[in-house]
Amino acid sequence: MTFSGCCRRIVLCTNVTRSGVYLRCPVVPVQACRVRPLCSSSSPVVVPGCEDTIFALSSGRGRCGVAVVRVSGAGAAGALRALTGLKRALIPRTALLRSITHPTSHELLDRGLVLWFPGPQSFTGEDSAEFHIHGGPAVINGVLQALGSLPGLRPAEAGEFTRRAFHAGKLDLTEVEGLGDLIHAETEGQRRQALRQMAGDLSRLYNDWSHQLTHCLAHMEAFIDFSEGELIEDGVLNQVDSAVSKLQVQIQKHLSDERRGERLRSGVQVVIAGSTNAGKSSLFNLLCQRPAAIVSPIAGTTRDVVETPLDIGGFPVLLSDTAGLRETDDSVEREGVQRALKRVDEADLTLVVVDSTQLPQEPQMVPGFLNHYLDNVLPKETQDHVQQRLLILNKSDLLLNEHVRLIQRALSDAFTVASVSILSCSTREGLAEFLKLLHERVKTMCADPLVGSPSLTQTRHRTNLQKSVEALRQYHKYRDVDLALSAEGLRLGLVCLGRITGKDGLLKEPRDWHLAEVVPQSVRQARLIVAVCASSKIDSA
Ligand SMILES: Nc1nc2c(ncn2[C@@H]2O[C@H](COP(=O)(O)OP(=O)(O)OP(=O)(O)O)[C@@H](O)[C@H]2O)c(=O)[nH]1
Ligand SMILES: [K+]
Ligand SMILES: [Mg+2]
Repeated sequence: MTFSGCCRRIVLCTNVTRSGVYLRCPVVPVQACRVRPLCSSSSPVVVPGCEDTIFALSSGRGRCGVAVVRVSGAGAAGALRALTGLKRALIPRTALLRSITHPTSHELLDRGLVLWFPGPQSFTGEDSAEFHIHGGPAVINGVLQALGSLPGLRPAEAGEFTRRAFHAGKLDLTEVEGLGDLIHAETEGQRRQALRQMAGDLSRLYNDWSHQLTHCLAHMEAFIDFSEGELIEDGVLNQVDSAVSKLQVQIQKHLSDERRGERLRSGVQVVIAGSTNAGKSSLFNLLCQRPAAIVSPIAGTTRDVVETPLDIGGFPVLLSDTAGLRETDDSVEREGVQRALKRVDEADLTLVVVDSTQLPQEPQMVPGFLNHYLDNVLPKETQDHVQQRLLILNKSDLLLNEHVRLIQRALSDAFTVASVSILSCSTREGLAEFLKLLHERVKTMCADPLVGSPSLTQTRHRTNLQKSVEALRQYHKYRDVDLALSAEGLRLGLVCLGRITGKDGLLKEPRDWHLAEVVPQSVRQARLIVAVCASSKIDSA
């Protein structure tokens, strides 16, 4: 925020840099007011609690051609020299082929590539080294033991390298999550979404909203403190009103994505359900291309829920086969039916399988029969949600072609083409059309990671965004009643946004009174900064 003009009237304009808002007073030289970026120094970042030098096998366990052991911390250079005998200056980011030996016994452990990444230009921001060694268990253990024998070095805890990168400001929370998702991505869609999040697309969006809210809060605070002396330009609060409303609309739009980003991240829950012997397990096996579930002519074969992850055209699906739905005296089967109904309740998409040979002979009776069938399978609330179900008329090989045609004609009035599939699990007839329908359906349920603004991918994001919107409502609620409470709504909204990227709780104290790095921590602090800036200006003037 810049205070300019004569001392009687303060013109507000807010300057927000990548590292935060700062307040500039015209009487203080501009240089003195600049915000220094958080990571501007050329020395490695050492965060309190991260003083130890840590090491770990960074590639997966098990025999492999090459394994990567990473070292991070102040002792990384010493460790590199101790194991390789290097005396000359280390060349950054250049692979060197060296013999790797135990630092005390001098026994040769392996011959491999070593790399040196001086901080802060490393993943963790600290001095780091990498040993690219042969991936046998004995070689790996030998190198890990050798590193552990050096003073000040210890094995890293799970996720500690990433935690250090986070503390050093190399990655924010959403980027850390993106990195985790990228490592676990199994489909093309998941990879694209994770890469986008890791590259900071989501944090840029949330940071932009945080900056807008910071502007609003700063204006609001200045208004609270200076409006009485008419030191504030007119219409400041109206500007805040419209900015907050705009922001609310943007966040709400981002939230109403029908969980598409979350689905792409964790997989679309697709459940196969229907009467006993409809061919549910046959369809399940056909989709996962292996005999994962038992198929038999005995009704009530499947009892437990059988699950398998699938990749449907680049989109992740968690497919479940369930017990056939029927009234039964068998307590075990009854439990199976309960579990099946619960799964259908939680499903994103239910594949309702029907045995075509059970359909009424008169084609015009078929739609009524199927509607009744759907009522029995699907929970009441979802019966109208056509997007959440797909009807599959199985065993079409047992029907005459003429009968199939009549059924199709009868269905065309009652059901959309995209909601019914006629197929045979035995002959695979109709499978290609069904897969196309399924792919289309799964695709619309997942976010397209290449198009539009990034999607939120975790419940954590959703919860904090909802709280943020709720807090902005508080702003409007108290706007004409109590400005301090209204401003508190803005501050809360800001805190909730900050929690998503992890900036809240890491907010820094201002380095001097003309400079508030990142976001003011509270209304009090914001007031204080505004007050101090204004007083220093007025005093000097
Ligand atoms: N002719 C024909 N038979 C099929 C087809 N699909 C399944 N079947 C047979 O129908 C019987 C029941 O199949 P399942 O896959 O076990 O049926 P289900 O719905 O899982 O049965 P439950 O688990 O008992 O509820 C088996 O004998 C299958 O071989 C099909 O498309 N055509
Ligand atoms: K069966
Ligand atoms: Mg079955």
